[in-house]
Amino acid sequence: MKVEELKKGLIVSCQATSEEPMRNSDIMGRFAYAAQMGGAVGVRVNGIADILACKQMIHIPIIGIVKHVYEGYWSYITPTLRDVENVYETGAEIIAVDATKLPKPEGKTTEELLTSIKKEFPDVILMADVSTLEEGLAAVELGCDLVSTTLAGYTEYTRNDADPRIVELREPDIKLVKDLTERVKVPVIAEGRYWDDKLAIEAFKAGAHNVVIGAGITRPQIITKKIVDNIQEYL
Ligand SMILES: CC(=O)N[C@H](C=O)[C@@H](O)[C@H](O)[C@H](O)COP(=O)(O)O
Repeated sequence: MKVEELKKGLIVSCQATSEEPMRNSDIMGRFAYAAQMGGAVGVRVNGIADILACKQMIHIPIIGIVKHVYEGYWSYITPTLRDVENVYETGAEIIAVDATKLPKPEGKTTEELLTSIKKEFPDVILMADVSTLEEGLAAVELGCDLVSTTLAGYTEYTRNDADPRIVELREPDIKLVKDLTERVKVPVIAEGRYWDDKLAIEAFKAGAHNVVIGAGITRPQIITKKIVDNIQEYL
């Protein structure tokens, strides 16, 4: 696949951690199938087994990641060359990696990781998960094909009052989408705390090429809790 072939539109993130009720590769495959049926242009999937299960069910592109925590390091989204290789072997069309400025396992810098990925896997479509404009600009400079706001609001320097734009962590960072689209030529993906069509529309108005929705579609316990919380005062 070529990056130009990624259609504009909705991408559904189909992920569940080991504590979640939907934790099952077959269920992730079925979420992906439902996403495709509903008109999504891609899915985002974590872990080799889940990616392979989704591959069986759909023909739209898969953004593959592995969430891998290494002791002493914050970066956990496909943070090493080995992790990239594992995702690459699944045939996922796009691979997303942590492209924040934070150090990577084995003492690598972000620049070293991104450069080595492009060297070892020249045909990979590489998506940079970032938390700030500076990180996005640096990632594109290093050859990333797509840039996503995935980690905005999650790194320690975007979580606190140092960034007054993020008033409340449950809001998506639409300003970052706008800033990135004004500065980079690659497609910008809006991801992180987009719950519904209203928020997605805001991101497209800001110039996003795609919006990724995860919890709002594939984490039913969170959707249920949100509704339960909102109706409390009327009970
Ligand atoms: C921060 C982090 O680790 N984000 C992860 C990235 O793959 C996923 O847990 C999110 O569900 C995904 O980004 C979609 O976001 P949301 O579920 O908010 O729509």
